[in-house]
Amino acid sequence: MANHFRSSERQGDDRLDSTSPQVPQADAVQGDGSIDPQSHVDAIAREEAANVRSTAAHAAPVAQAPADPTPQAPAGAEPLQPVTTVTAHTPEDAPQAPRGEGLVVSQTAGDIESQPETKSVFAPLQDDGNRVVPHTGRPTISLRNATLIYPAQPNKPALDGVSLDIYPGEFVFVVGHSGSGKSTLLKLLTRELRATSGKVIVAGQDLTKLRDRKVPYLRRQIGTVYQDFKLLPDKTVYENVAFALECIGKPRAVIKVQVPETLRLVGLAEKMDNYPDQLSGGEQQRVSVARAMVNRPPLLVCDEPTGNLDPAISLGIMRLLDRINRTGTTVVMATHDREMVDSMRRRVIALEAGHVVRDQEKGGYGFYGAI
Ligand SMILES: Nc1ncnc2c1ncn2[C@@H]1O[C@H](COP(=O)(O)OP(=O)(O)OP(=O)(O)O)[C@@H](O)[C@H]1O
Repeated sequence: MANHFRSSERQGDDRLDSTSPQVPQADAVQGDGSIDPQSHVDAIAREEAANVRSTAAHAAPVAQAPADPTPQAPAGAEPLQPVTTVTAHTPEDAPQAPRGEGLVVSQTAGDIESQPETKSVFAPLQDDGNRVVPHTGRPTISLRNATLIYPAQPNKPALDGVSLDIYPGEFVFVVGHSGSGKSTLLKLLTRELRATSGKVIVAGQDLTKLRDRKVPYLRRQIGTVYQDFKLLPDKTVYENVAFALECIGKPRAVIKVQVPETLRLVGLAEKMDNYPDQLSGGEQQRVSVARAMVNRPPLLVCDEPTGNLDPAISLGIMRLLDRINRTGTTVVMATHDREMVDSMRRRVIALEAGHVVRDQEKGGYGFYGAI
């Protein structure tokens, strides 16, 4: 895909080598772009297992490898590279990752002690330097001249003629100043909003033509994670996640298997009977990620998922989303989190006043204010 640059945007330290050929670990993606549920669970479990081993080898005694009853990572898989694990006692203690050297884990001691089985979820994120998904086959998302005009602002489109393609297994950051149109773009993908003109195709369906009664079926294909978690306060962790499956009519037997499995993957198996107000912000966001992924959707749409979290906890959430992405789930995330974008070096789409002004593989954040 062509990169779009406008002279108005400063590139800063975004420029980098993007020559390494890449293959995503997307062994759970099926021919039609959907996720095979069992492969998806297996793939995350394999990622977990591979990472437990690498973390244990380099961070003992914080993380001990099991005797190795674990399955081997599949051919072509990308077990995470070992990096230094740092344990911080408060988020303030957490060391900052030096620019350009990837992220250093900064996890509170309390979290590690209370969640011993989940260390692999919080193992270091790093720029592995070679993750670019080939732009071939049918895109998961295709926008063609998509324009959205809010009735309250008829002369100022929130999105103006946006065209882009996002392919299965990509991890895409959407960045830009406040008001540039990021949330509006995400809302077009979930059909919270219908484009005023142009085409918005998600998972093969033209959402500009999709009948309202079919929208719930579309949403089964899309997990959503928001800044404010949106958990149901009177339901336990288990019930919050189970509710997502109940709403789409999953049998109780399936729910009983899938919910604990997903909570284990996000490191909350021990807290499934807690209520949201008994959890930290990071734990609440992990519940919300569990809820988003429990149905193994092929697409995760995240609107500032770390916006309410301190840097140490944000890292855990990003770690989790990165891990989910590596099993084949396409992730599109609007964010103001400069450090994260600069560290992960995934595809970056930058918006300015409703226009795409940059579309860059392995991009950096650029120069946008948070407010
Ligand atoms: N419901 C609405 N009615 C009218 N205008 C709106 C509405 N929602 C958003 N807008 C306008 O549309 C434009 C894009 O808003 P949007 O929320 O998509 O921006 P954003 O990039 O997500 O901002 P932020 O980073 O602050 O979340 C802004 O000018 C905003 O004022």
